[in-house]
Amino acid sequence: MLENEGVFEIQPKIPAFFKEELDEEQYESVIKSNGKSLIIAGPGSGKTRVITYKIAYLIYNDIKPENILLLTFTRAAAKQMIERVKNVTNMELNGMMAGTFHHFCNYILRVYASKIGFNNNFTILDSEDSKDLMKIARNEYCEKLGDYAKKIPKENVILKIISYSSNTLKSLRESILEISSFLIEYENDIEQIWIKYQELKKEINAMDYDDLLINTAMLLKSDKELLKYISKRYRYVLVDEFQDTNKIQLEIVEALSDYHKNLIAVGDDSQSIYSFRGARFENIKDFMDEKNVKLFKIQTNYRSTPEIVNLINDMIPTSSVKKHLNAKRKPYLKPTIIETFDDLEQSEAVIKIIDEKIEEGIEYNDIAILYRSHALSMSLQQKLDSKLIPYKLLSGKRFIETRHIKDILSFLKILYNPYDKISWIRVMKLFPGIGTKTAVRNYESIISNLSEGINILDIFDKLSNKKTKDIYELLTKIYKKRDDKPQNLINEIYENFYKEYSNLNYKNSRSRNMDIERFSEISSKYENTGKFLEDMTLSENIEVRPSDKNDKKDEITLTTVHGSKGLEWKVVIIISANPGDFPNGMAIKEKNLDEEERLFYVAITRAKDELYILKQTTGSTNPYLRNSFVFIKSENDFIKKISEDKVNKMRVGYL
Ligand SMILES: Nc1ncnc2c1ncn2[C@@H]1O[C@H](COP(=O)(O)OP(=O)(O)OP(=O)(O)O)[C@@H](O)[C@H]1O
Repeated sequence: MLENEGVFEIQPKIPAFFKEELDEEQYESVIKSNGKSLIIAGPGSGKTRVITYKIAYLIYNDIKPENILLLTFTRAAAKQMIERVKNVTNMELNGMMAGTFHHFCNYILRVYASKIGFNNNFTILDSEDSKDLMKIARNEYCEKLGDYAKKIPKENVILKIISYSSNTLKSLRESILEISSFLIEYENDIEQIWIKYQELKKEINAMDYDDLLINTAMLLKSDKELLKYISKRYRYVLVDEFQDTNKIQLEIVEALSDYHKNLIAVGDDSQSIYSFRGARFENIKDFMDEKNVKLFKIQTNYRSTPEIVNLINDMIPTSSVKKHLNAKRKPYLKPTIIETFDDLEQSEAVIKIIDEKIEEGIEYNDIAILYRSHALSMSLQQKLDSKLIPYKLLSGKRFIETRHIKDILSFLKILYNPYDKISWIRVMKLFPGIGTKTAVRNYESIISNLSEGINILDIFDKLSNKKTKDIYELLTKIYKKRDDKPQNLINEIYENFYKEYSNLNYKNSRSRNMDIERFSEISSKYENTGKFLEDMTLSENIEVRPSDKNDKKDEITLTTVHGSKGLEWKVVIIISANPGDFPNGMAIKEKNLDEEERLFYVAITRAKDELYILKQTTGSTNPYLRNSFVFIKSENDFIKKISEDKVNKMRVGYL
């Protein structure tokens, strides 16, 4: 197949079933998008279907899978799309690159890290590790500053600022002014600590999540040969959830499509909800304004009832690209707004809805409760507990960031990258009588011995004394097996040490031990520790339920709106839609309501059949803790913006 700047020169091959499977707008976007194209997809309009068919279309037109790059927001989304393409085309997609930006960047850096002063076996720091390392950087900087040091922002605050700066490509000064202006007097301190943090990462051969993006962008920018080589490979670059990309990600995709100039971005500007992480919803608008960009819109909503779609059209965020969704489904029920006095009554009302739905034959799995922040769900959680209603929290701590799993991972990390200071310290401190000081001293001895070329087993032997004997004995045992499958290593660590440690140290050791056993089971799919570590650190969420019990538990989902992105349920219940709760009080104060509108939009668009929105007449979930008066009087009540005819209204409780 000949190609000239993305346009097929001879008649493209289009399988007949494309016309049956796609609506007109979807069909146009699949067939005609090439060169630089932007597909604006309304909620529930079949974004996944369009990307799937676009890839299938490319394959049918003889573009090889290895010449296509698909970047998605989560790993699960990439997997799902690949599976669907396989189903549509009946072909294997060997060699096709599909994953998140972080995955892709990791893939590049594993080959080219040495060009920027790292070894290819660098460790990826997860957010907890980054915090630990930043703490070390901060302590080193603060050492001689006396009392002043106490005032310097803590490690997590510094991390938030520098991460914002990295992702938005804004200067440190600008970043502080935008997200924490009251800290501007510490600009120099933050800068110095940042420099230290960078040095430490180099020393221990580690990169944090942001580095994966920044270093890749830097590589592509600074090495023209490499840029040509890599971008020549990707004849088509497809980006999903384009509204949540940030400046650096935009730079990366522009670079990757530099050679063939086929960049196809799909997204919904109205659903951009990650500005706090540097996402630029303007990426869509800027892209639209570029010359020669083809624009497509898909606006038929297949997910929700016409009554819900009516409400969605009413609530399109103010600063969105113009759009109007068309409903496809049969009429059903209008969304319901329920007013209660306070959050206790709210919980009662939610339980009542749930009971009714279960009575009607709906499963718990089909029900979700959404809120702006986790704290708003606390009293409801208690109520669900007391009524024995099964539920799961979606946006809790990541499995691999729980203490016990991180401990096990740290053992593996030091086997893989012996310079990984954070993991060394973590491992050593698990042993009785070892504190940070001893751990650091041991780490330093190990590193200096390594630099003299001494074999690591001899180093363990040399450093072993009364206090550290147990550590080095265990490390020797597992080091000798370091080329085994990661599962063998995990079992070794668990059986020889961690099981006992867990039993002695955790109240809930039983469930933690089960987690570790599950973790070992997950690792059984891997032959190689390096690959296993990469996948674990880069996966958003790991299903921790044992795979042999393939009983999908029937339980309600509780999640923040952020956690609900891309998901859908038959019944969606949004709680605490009060000014101050949702929209969030801080956003009201800072007059930063655009993103709150988009969050509300994401929330209502998750519902397929029934939508309930609850609010309190007191104006805020907890009327006694907040100055609700200000909020009631404010203009920031989402409910007030909804036209009366679009919803049913109810008041329940003692009103
Ligand atoms: N042409 C079509 N005909 C019938 N059903 C369709 C069509 N296109 C999409 N759908 C269905 O619409 C539903 C929503 O599609 P999808 O999950 O891809 O939405 P989305 O655009 O990713 O939504 P969001 O951005 O809101 O998460 C799916 O169940 C999908 O099968």
